[in-house]
Amino acid sequence: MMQWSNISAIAFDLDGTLIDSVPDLAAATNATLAQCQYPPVTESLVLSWVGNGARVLMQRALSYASGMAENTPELQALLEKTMPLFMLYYSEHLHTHSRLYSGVITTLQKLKQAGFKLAIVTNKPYRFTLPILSAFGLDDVFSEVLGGDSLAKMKPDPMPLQHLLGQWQLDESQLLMIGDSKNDILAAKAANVMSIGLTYGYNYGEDIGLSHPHAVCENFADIEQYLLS
Ligand SMILES: O=C(O)COP(=O)(O)O
Ligand SMILES: [Mg+2]
Repeated sequence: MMQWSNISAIAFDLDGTLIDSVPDLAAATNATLAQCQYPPVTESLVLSWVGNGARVLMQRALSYASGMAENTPELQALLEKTMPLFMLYYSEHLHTHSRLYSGVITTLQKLKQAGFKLAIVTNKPYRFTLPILSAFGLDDVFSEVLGGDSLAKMKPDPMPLQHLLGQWQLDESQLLMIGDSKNDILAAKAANVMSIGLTYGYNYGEDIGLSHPHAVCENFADIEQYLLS
């Protein structure tokens, strides 16, 4: 039975949930576009492209800048050539302009203190995830960290959540996914676990409520009402 009191472990999305990372993702995108002689794009456009990992972000950016459709061989060839530039630039500027959303540290600490097992399940490449967590003082908070390339499939596939269920020997009713994107809610539904959608992050400009999570919160601290009482 799905109820809040059963929850003993929580999987958190990273981008748009714990940290506002779009300023650094936009800088890396624009540095890469500049190398191809394309003009820069706005942060709000980049925001609308985030959610399916670094490669899909650059695929969307290159398609926009070049006018080529995403699935053409020409665009794929350009993507192959430019991805290393994006990865290098971003790896060197992971947290120059990014910031934690308000309430994140305090609420995470309360949840950890209350005994919840906490994990990161992000579509961001794994190699970027640990340094970012560390830069924001979050390295001791999570006992599992899964990146978009940690397993064969990323969200919205249920694989990362199913991996956690197996790793922690949990029943589906014990795990909660919290995120800002429909990919988080779709992954939770496919894994048959509960979910909370946050309204302040990146969801392709769509209302997260349309994905029907079990609850919708406007602030990170608002998740406490379901978990701590
Ligand atoms: O990197 C992305 O595209 C999204 O990352 P997230 O899964 O942490 O929101
Ligand atoms: Mg997100």
